[in-house]
Amino acid sequence: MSNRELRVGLVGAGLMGSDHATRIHRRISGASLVAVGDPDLERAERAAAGIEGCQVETDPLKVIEASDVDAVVLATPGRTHEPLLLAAIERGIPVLCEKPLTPDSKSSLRVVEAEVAAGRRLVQVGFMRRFDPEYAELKRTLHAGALGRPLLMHCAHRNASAPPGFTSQMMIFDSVVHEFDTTRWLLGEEITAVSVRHPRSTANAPSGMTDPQLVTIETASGVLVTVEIFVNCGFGYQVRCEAVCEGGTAQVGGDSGMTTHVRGAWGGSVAPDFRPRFQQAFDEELQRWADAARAGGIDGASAWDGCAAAAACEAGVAAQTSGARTPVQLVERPGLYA
Ligand SMILES: NC(=O)c1ccc[n+]([C@@H]2O[C@H](COP(=O)([O-])OP(=O)(O)OC[C@H]3O[C@@H](n4cnc5c(N)ncnc54)[C@H](O)[C@@H]3O)[C@@H](O)[C@H]2O)c1
Ligand SMILES: O[C@H]1[C@H](O)[C@@H](O)[C@H](O)[C@@H](O)[C@H]1O
Repeated sequence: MSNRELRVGLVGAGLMGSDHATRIHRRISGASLVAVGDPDLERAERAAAGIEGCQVETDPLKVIEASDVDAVVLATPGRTHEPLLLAAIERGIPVLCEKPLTPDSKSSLRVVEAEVAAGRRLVQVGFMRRFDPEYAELKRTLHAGALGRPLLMHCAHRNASAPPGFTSQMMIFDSVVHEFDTTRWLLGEEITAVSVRHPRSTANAPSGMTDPQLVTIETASGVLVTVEIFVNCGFGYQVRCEAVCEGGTAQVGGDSGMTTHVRGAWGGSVAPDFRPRFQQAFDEELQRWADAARAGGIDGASAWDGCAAAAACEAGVAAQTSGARTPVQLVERPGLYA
């Protein structure tokens, strides 16, 4: 397999899936898109348009089970991931699953158990910040040790507006799930407890949602991480993280790029959403996943990482309503992920 192109099937052709379709077809090497599955036929057809020989299905299982599909990219909503992941594991093919692995820890654990039973890592979770050059540099800097031990991290995660149907719980398991993963990945330790506080809400929040929310994450060694999650901030997409260490600080996600001076004002621009902000990270993620899949492995967050993030999300969702500091319940890490 390592000498020939990876034949990829895409399941879910919405915002993220169609972006990945273009990426597989045009921006990465060693892989081609051979099938797209979405219950919405028009979306599937649009994603496959112009790609010679790319078949279109309305039944996602037909893509996962197609004999000419070597690997799958899963870009359906998180609540639909479990059965699709289990089907890919059953068939023994690699799958890049968009975050979250699943929205709750019980279903995430079932995915981990299926992979453990299969005896090999097939699932990679699409935590793309791990491939962002700024985040990668922050990780290298923290691990090099010149700043001393990390004590605190301050994160801001802002979206211009939440899509219809987005709930308060999704602010945790669909959005803050990124900070749960980056915390574990940057610091190399588990999350032990989560608290959530609610400041005065923006009038732009739909009914039933208070927005923004302030999440506090505690880690095993006692680092505290604050996350402002604000999904209807109105002005654009902004993701920041500042690590405060014994000997200094390091920050990523600040304003950079071109600034202009025009009509008596100066300034730059803010990305409208995750696609331009993390394009380089997504490209790198897909390239490294495809290379690893051809070699029979994964190169990124594992199903275990997705499961640990889901356990933190579950504590976060409970903390949202109780107002209490909520410990994270995480099972022991299976040997497959040592
Ligand atoms: N990494 C990131 O920054 C990032 C950004 C956006 C979305 N995502 C993730 O990507 C996934 C998709 O999000 P989106 O914004 O593209 O959603 P979307 O609603 O735009 O698209 C989802 C698509 O999945 C299809 N679908 C629904 N159920 C299905 C099923 N059972 N089988 C096959 N297709 C099904 C829908 O018809 C739709 O076309 C989610 O897991 C989301 O969290 C990740
Ligand atoms: O699915 C999206 C995506 O993961 C974005 O990166 C995040 O900023 C949004 O909050 C989330 O809803």
